[in-house]
Amino acid sequence: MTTQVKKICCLGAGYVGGPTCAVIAYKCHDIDVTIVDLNEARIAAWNSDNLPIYEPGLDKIVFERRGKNLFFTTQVEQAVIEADLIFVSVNTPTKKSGLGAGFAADLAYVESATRQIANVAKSSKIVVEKSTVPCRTAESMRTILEANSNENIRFDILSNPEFLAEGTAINDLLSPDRVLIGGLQTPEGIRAQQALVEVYAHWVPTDRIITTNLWSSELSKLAANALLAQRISSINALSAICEATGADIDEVAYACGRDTRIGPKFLKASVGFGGSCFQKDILNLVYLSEQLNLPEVAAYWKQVVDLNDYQKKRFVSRIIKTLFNTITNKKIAVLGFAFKKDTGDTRESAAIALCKDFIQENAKVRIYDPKVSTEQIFMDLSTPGVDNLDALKKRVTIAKTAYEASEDADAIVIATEWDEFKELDFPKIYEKMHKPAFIFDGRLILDAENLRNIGFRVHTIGREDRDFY
Ligand SMILES: NC(=O)C1=CN([C@@H]2O[C@H](COP(=O)(O)OP(=O)(O)OC[C@H]3O[C@@H](n4cnc5c(N)ncnc54)[C@H](O)[C@@H]3O)[C@@H](O)[C@H]2O)C=CC1
Ligand SMILES: O=C(O)[C@H]1O[C@H](OP(=O)(O)OP(=O)(O)OC[C@H]2O[C@@H](n3ccc(=O)[nH]c3=O)[C@H](O)[C@@H]2O)[C@H](O)[C@@H](O)[C@@H]1O
Repeated sequence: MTTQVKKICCLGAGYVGGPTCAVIAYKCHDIDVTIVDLNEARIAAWNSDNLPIYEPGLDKIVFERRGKNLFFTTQVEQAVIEADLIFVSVNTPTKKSGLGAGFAADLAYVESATRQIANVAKSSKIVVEKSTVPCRTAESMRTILEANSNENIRFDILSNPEFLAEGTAINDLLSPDRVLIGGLQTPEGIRAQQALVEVYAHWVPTDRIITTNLWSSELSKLAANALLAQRISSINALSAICEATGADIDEVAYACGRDTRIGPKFLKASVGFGGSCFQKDILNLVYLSEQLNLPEVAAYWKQVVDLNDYQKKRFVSRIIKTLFNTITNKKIAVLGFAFKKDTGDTRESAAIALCKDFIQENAKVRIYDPKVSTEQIFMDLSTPGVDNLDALKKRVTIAKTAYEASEDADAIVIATEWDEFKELDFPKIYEKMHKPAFIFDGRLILDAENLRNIGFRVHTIGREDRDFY
C-alpha cells in the first residue's frame, strides 16, 4: 500500500524551497505544507506582503494559500515532528576552503539539516533531497538517518532535484517538462517514491514524472545544468569568431537552432552565464570526475566555466579598447545587475565581474537595475573581509532609472536583458551623454541600426565592430 502524504515540511525557504513548496500547497489543498528556515528575517518576509524573493506569479500563489495549507516558520523542530515527508532544500555552495575548495559542494548545510531531522523525528519520514548535491549524497544522508532509526522509525531517502529557472519559476513548477524522482529500488524505496509521485500527480501528467534509481537522479541534475551551460559557452565561443569575421551570432544561432536535433533554446550569446548554480554544479562535476580518476572528463567540463570567464574578460577588453584604451574616470552606465531578467538575484551575475573590472580600471560606474537593491550591489562589489565601502562609494553610484544612470555617461553597458531596456527613449539618452556616445550590448537586445541612426556608436556581442575611429 502507498503511504499517503498529508503533511510536508521543507527545510530551507530560499529560491527553491519557497516557490516549490508554495506551488505544492497551491495544487494540493489536502496537504499541509510548512516551510521552515533558520533565517528569521527571511521567514518574516515570507509572512509579510513583501516576499523575500521576486518571482513573477509567486505573490498570487503565496497569498492565496498562506495561513490555509501553507505556513512559514522558524519552528523547525515542530514542523519536522509533524511531517510525513520532508524536503531538504538548503544551500549547497562551492566549498571555500579545505578539501576540494573552489570545486566541491559544501554539504555542511545538508548534513546539519539531516542531523536535525534525525534528532527530533519521532515517527517514520520520507526525506527528500531537493538541494543539488554530488552523486551519492543520499547515501551519506541515509547513513546518518539510519544510525538514528529503530524498529519504530524508518527513514526513506529520495532524490527529487529541482529544474526550475529563476524568473520563470512559477511557470516551470506549474508545467514542468519533467519531474525526476530517484529512490532505492527496494520495496520500501519504491513505495516512498510512489508517495511522492502521487503528490506531483495532483497537477503533473504522470508521463512527465520520471522515476529512476537514486544515483541516476542525483547525476541527472548536475548533467542537465552542465549541458545547458555548455550550450551557452559553445554559442559564446562562436560569438568571438563572429566578431572577428563579420558573421552575426544571432543569425548563426537561428540557422543552427532550426535543426531539430539542435533546437533553438539556450543559444542566446551573452556576456556570460551567471546564477547560483551553473558554475557551482559544473565545478562539482569537475571535482567528481577528478575523484573518479577521469582527468580528461574533468578538463572537458572545466572548459565550459573557463570559456565563460573568458567571455566576460573579452567583453571588458573590447570596451576598454573601444574607449581609446582607457576608462580612467570615464563614466560607465551599467544597465542591469541581476544575473538575468525577471529576478532580483545577483549570485554570480556577469555584471559583478564587469563592474569589478571597471572599478579596477578606475572608471566611475553608475548602476541601474529595476529589482536589485543598493545594499545588495555594494555587498556584491565589496571584497569580503576588507572594509572598502567608502572607497567603493567614490567609484560606484546607484541610479533609480536607466535615464539617471546614463546622464553624462561616456558609455552604456547592457549587462542584463531586462525588457524595459528595449523600450528606452534613446534619443533622449543620447542627448545627455558625452560624445561620442557608446553602447555596448552584452545581451543582443537593442536595435543597433536604429541606435546608429541616432548617433550612438554601437558594439554588440557576437557582431563585428562596424565603426572605425
Ligand atoms: N536557485 C535556483 O534557481 C535553484 C537552486 N537549486 C538548488 O537548490 C538548493 C537551494 O538553493 P536556493 O534555494 O537557491 O538557496 P538559498 O540560499 O536561497 O536558500 C537556502 C535556505 O536554506 C536555509 N537553511 C540552511 N540550513 C538550514 C537548516 N538546517 N534548516 C532550515 N533552513 C536552512 C538558509 O537559511 C537559506 O534561506 C541548492 O542546492 C541549489 O543548488 C536547484 C534548482 C534551482
Ligand atoms: O539549478 C539551477 O539553479 C537552475 O539553473 C538554471 O536556471 P537559472 O540559473 O535560474 O537561469 P537560466 O535561465 O538557466 O540562466 C542562467 C544564465 O545563463 C544565461 N543564458 C541563458 C540562456 C541563453 O541562451 N544564454 C544565456 O546567456 C542567463 O542570462 C543567465 O545568466 C537552469 O536553467 C535550471 O533548469 C536549473 O534548475
